[in-house]
Amino acid sequence: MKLKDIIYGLDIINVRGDLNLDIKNIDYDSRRLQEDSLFICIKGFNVDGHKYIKNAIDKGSIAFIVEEDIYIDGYTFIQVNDSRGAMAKVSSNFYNNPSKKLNLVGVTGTNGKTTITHLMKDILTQNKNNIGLIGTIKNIIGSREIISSKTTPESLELQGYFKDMIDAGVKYCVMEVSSHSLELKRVDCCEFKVGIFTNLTEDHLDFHKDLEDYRLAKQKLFYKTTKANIINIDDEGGKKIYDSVKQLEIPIITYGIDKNADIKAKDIKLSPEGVEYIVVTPEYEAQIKVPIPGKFTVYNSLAVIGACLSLGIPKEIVIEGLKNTSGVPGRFETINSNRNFSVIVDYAHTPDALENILKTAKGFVKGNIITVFGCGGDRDKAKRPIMGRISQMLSDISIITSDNPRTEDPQKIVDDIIEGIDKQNQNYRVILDRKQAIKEAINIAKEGDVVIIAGKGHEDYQIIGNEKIHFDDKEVVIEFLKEE
Ligand SMILES: CC(=O)N[C@H]1[C@@H](OP(=O)(O)OP(=O)(O)OC[C@H]2O[C@@H](n3ccc(=O)[nH]c3=O)[C@H](O)[C@@H]2O)O[C@H](CO)[C@@H](O)[C@@H]1O[C@H](C)C(=O)N[C@@H](C)C(=O)N[C@H](CCC(=O)O)C(=O)O
Ligand SMILES: Nc1ncnc2c1ncn2[C@@H]1O[C@H](COP(=O)(O)OP(=O)(O)OP(=O)(O)O)[C@@H](O)[C@H]1O
Ligand SMILES: N[C@H](CCC[C@H](N)C(=O)O)C(=O)O
Ligand SMILES: [Mg+2]
Repeated sequence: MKLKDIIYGLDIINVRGDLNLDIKNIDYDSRRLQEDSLFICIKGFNVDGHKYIKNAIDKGSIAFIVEEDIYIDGYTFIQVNDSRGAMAKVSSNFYNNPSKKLNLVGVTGTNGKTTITHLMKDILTQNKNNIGLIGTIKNIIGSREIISSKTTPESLELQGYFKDMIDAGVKYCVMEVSSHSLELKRVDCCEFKVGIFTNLTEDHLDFHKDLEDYRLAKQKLFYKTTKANIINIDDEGGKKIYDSVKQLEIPIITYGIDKNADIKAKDIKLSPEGVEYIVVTPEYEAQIKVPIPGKFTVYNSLAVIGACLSLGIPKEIVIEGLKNTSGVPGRFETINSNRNFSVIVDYAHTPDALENILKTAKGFVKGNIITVFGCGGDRDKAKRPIMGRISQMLSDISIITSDNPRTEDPQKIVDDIIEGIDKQNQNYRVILDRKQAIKEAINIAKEGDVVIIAGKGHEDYQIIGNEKIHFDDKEVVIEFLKEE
C-alpha cells in the first residue's frame, strides 16, 4: 500500500520525504522488520524504539513514524505526537478498517471478560456462525486458533486479526478489552458495536495511579461503541460509567440482580452444578440455566443476554447456548477423579475473584476448603495482603505459594501476602514450590473437602525470572490424584 494511503487521517506534526513509497509491512519491533517496511518508533516503559532506527534501516525499513524531529536523507520520516495512537490508525488503514465490517463486541471490567466472551462464542457458534474471539486464553479466527500472549493484542496485531476474520467470513467478533489496551491505545480505531462492563475491583494498581484512574481507562470503551452499552448497574464502577455515558446517543442496557435494571435475574438458584434463574428483559422472560457455579455466573450470563438482545440474536439460541456451554478452561474447572474430595482449578488472581470463588465453594462444601494460591510478581503489590486476608477468612487451610514470580523474589511476594494474615491463627502454611503446594493440598484433603487451586487457571507456564517454564495446575493435579 502507498505510504500516503497508510497515513490517511493521521494527526501529523511534520512529514519529511516521499509519501509515494510502496510499503509492504508495518512493525513496531525492529527485531521483526522486513524489506520495504514502515517502522513505528515507540517510547516504551523499558526502552525507546527510536534508538533502533539505524538497525531498522539495515533491515530494509524505508519509512518511519517518530515522535522526535529526526531526518535521514533518502528515507521518509513522519513526526506525530503519539506513536501508539498513530500505530492504531495506520494499522487500521493498512488492513482497510476491518473492524467496521464486523459486529464487534468489546468486554471490559476487572473480572469476567474471558468468561463472557467464551459464553458469547458458545451462543454464536451454535447459530452456525463463523466467529472471531480475542482474549486472554486464545484468539480465534473462524477455524484458526492462536494462543494469546496478552489479553488484548497491540493495535497492529489486532487489526491484522480483524482482517483475517473478514477474509474467513467472520461476522461476529467478541473481544476482551483490558484497561492497559484502552490506556495504551491498542483499541483506538476499533469500531465496537456493543460494549459490556462487568465490574471494577482492585487490580493493576502498578499500572494505573489509583482505582479512579483504572475506572476512567475502562470507561473509554463506552465512547467507542455504535449500537449499545451493556452495564452492570449493581457495581459501583458500573453506576459511575452509566452516569458518564448516559448523555451519549448510544442506548444503554443495564443489568443486575439487586437494582432495578433493564435486564434482571429473579428466583436465583445456586448449586454446585451451576446457576438457574428467570431472566426478565424488556422483550421476554425466560428460564436460564448455566452449568458454571457461582453468583458471578448470573452476572456474566446477564451481560451476555444483554449483548445478544442488542445484536438481535434469537432468545432460543441464547438460552440453548448458555445451557450447553462447555465452560471456560481454568475457570471453576473441576478436575475429574474418583477421590471423595473435589479439586477445582480457577483463574482468581484478584481479591474480588478469590472472594467470589471461595464463597461459591463455601456454599456447597461438606468438609473443609483448602486453598492454594500466590500472587504474580512485577504486578500490583497492593492486592497481595488483601488476597491473604480473604483466603484465610474464607478457607479452612490456606497454602500460600508462588504464582508467576517473574523478576521478583518469590519469598518477598509471599511475605507481602502474609502481611494480611492473622499469624495467631495457624490455619495457613507457606510452600514456595507450587508443585509441592498442590501435592500438600491433595495429601491433606479428606472426604467432602474442596481443594481450590487459584490464580493460574488455563496457564500452562510459570514465569520465573525472565524464563517461561512449562507448568500446568491441571496437569499437576491429575498427576497427584493418580498417586494414592
Ligand atoms: C505495560 C505494557 O503493557 N507494556 C507493553 C509495552 O511495553 P513497553 O512500552 O515497555 O515496550 P518496550 O519494551 O519499552 O519497547 C519499546 C518499543 O521498542 C521496541 N523495540 C524493543 C527492543 C528492540 O530490540 N527493538 C525494538 O524495536 C518495542 O517493540 C517497542 O515498540 O509495549 C510492548 C510492545 O509494544 C508490550 O509487549 C508490553 O506488554 C507487556 C508484554 C505486558 O506484560 N503487558 C501486560 C501488563 C498487559 O498488557 N496486560 C494487559 C491486561 C491483562 C488483563 O488484565 O487481562 C493485557 O491486555 O494483556
Ligand atoms: N463477574 C465476575 N465477578 C467476579 N469474579 C468473577 C466474575 N467472573 C469470573 N470471576 C472470577 O474471576 C476469575 C477470572 O475470570 P475471567 O478469566 O473471566 O476474568 P477476566 O476479566 O478475563 O480476567 P483477566 O483480566 O485476567 O483477563 C474467574 O476464574 C473467577 O474466579
Ligand atoms: N491478566 C492478568 C493475569 C494475571 C495472572 C496471574 N497468574 C499473574 O501472573 O499475575 C494480569 O496481567 O495481571
Ligand atoms: Mg481475561
